[in-house]
Amino acid sequence: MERNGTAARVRASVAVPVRCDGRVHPATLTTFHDLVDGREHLAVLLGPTTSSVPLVRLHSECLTGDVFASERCDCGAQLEEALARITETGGVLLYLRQEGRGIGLYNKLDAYRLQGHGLDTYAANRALGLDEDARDYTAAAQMLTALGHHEIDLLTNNPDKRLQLERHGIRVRSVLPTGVHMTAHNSAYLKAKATITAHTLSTEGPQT
Ligand SMILES: Nc1nc2c(ncn2[C@@H]2O[C@H](COP(=O)(O)OP(=O)(O)OP(=O)(O)O)[C@@H](O)[C@H]2O)c(=O)[nH]1
Ligand SMILES: [Zn+2]
Repeated sequence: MERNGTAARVRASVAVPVRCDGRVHPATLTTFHDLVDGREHLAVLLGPTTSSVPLVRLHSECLTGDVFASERCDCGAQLEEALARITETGGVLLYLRQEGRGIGLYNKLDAYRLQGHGLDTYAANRALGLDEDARDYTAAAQMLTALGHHEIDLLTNNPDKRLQLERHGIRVRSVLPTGVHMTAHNSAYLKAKATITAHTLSTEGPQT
């Protein structure tokens, strides 16, 4: 697949039951050869396979939110929401090893400390000499192509995900917003996403 630089291949798939919305659902975990960044990204295939256009979520790893249910961000709630919606509709969650928007866990925690001194989430990255958002979705496009998905519906509020996927030859039929998962601890973070990086989330409107 030239437009993605290199072609990736499915390495292996394994069936795993996952708990979601209080019930257990069958899922398939798929691994890959030759992903462009050499990271161990994972595809989680869920729900019915009847639709030719799958619902896809690109989820960037967030150890604090995904595993420890940190309320500093919306990642844990978004992960749960995405798994539930994909289970219903049929599609794929790509679990991308892009902790801290690609700067890594330790750097993210350093950025949190700076945010404690008044910097927003993007300024804190810059103050550390790092990109505001270091994520590249080439590997995600490679994974979708290896799975045979050239056209998708994309679950996101982040316009950069659509742009990057389309640049790599994935047709995005529609973009579906995620819910707004606001807590007492993440409102400044969500507002920064909406105002600084044009995430299409309304921090005034209905919240979930
Ligand atoms: N550097 C940094 N990364 C963060 C911070 N809070 C969350 N993250 C990371 O941000 C990533 C999630 O990105 P978000 O900006 O929440 O959302 P998004 O993926 O851009 O957009 P959506 O698809 O709409 O969810 C995960 O990798 C988190 O670890 C922070 O304060 N600093
Ligand atoms: Zn998070």
